[in-house]
Amino acid sequence: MAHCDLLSAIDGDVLVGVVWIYAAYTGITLVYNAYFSPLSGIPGPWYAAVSDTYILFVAARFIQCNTLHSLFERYGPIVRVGPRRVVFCDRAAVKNVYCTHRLEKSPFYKALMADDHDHSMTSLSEVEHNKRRRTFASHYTMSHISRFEPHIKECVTRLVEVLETRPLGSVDSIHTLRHLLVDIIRTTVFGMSPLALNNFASNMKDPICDAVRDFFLRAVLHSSIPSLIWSALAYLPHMRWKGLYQSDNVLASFVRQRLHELQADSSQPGQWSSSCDRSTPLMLRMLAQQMSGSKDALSDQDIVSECISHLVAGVDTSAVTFGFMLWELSRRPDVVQRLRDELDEVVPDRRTIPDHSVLAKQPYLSAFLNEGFRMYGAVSALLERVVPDKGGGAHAHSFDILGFEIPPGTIVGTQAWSMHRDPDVFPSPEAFWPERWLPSHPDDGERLAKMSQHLMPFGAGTRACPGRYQAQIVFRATLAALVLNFDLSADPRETSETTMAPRDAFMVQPAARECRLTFAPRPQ
Ligand code: HEM
Repeated sequence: MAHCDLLSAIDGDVLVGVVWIYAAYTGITLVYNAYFSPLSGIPGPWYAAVSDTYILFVAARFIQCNTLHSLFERYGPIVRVGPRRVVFCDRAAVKNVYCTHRLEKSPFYKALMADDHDHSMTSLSEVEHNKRRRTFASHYTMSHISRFEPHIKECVTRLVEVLETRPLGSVDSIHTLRHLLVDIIRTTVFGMSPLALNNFASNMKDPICDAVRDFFLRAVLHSSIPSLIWSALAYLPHMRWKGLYQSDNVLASFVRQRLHELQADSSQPGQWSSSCDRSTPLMLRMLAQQMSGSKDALSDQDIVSECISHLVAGVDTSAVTFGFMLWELSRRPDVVQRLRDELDEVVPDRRTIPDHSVLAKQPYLSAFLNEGFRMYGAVSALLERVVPDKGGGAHAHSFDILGFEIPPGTIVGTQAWSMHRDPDVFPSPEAFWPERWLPSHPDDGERLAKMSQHLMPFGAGTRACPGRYQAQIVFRATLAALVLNFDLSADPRETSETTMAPRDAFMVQPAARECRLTFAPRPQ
């Protein structure tokens, strides 16, 4: 008995001791983070500096990009938002981090793995990334991607037909555009015929569109929920949840099946090895690299994960950005009129979409797109990078941002959302004003150049978006076709400032996760 009492007394003392040690350790860490860390000179809220809980809390409420933006407004162009996390909003720092030093990506990107495998976006190191990027860089050059222009125009023409023949009433413009973009990527990446817009026209669900829509949210949830709980969540009996949970599998099965079809198609291999100078879909290009024994060739599994990533990176980014632009058109008759005045000059027939070479020369159309990318470029995420050890080579000296020395291991990053809202570069940044991109007097070059240097909806440096030329072709053709053929309007009970308020999880989305608009055929 006395023995048991002694044990429980010891157990009690040990427990109290452990609690004390833990409390002391936490207290010392908090004090160190707040006052003695090499980052303590960087401005920012004290509660963000002491623990990562603050930034996690903000991210969990899907309000990270606006919250960080208000911190920039309050503290200036560099802010400490975690014990080892610093954000900045400065053009020179962007060049330094993404272009000159090309810092490695942070482990956050691993959340975006596809089919549980890496792809270019989730490859953290430069070396690993360079190898991947070489397999698709030539596919996305303007000269190669513009060979798909006839296919892109066919898809946009089909979109116009589908919208014309629908019963009048509102549609979710973002989901509608998703179908257009899936069809375009079916052609450019997979060499398949369009299908999604036909499904949309027949009111049938398109499983690829739904899976693409859910991919990013699933990725963010998957990475923040412990694996045991995540596995248990597979059994939740809720249709919408099941769709979201399985989105990665749906995409993987689709892409794997296409790979097998192409591999089984015995008429193709001869063509593959010589076809890379024509308009070759990306997957065929990758198979041709395999066949030719190229040292950069990807394995089958790597082709699958890479192609999934191009599908998800290309569809929702474009659909959401464009959806926000359409929302602006629905409430800005002055902007619609200017676009029509310009386009009517060069478009003899509204049903015929002009070539990209013609559309790219229209100043107001380009100004509109620049303004749309500025305000609504959908990748709002912090483009996180890690400050390397002071080893040898390029990083032998200490790393510096805006005069603050940043120690190795610190996560640093910027968000285009704030770069695009710097009032010194973009006066009245919350106003959608395409005219700001047009010269207002002959010596306006410096102002315009400064705005262009700050515009980074497609990221910066070696990891910047390879799909930006494709996006330019698609956006110009779609904008011209929709403005020429439809009057857009929004019912304020369905679509308003409140439903369109930005919420973000890697990508920005309207709060309602949709943008309902009416596309009424434009009177002749
Ligand atoms: C409005 C449309 C688009 C926006 C706003 C956008 C934005 C971005 C951004 C900001 C990045 C860099 C992310 C980082 O640094 O971590 C990126 C990467 C990427 N984007 Fe896009 N993108 C768009 C369209 C597309 C299209 C159409 C495609 C392809 C069909 C595409 C494919 C990719 C890929 C594969 C990457 C990863 C590149 C790499 O890591 O080497 N994107 N995109």
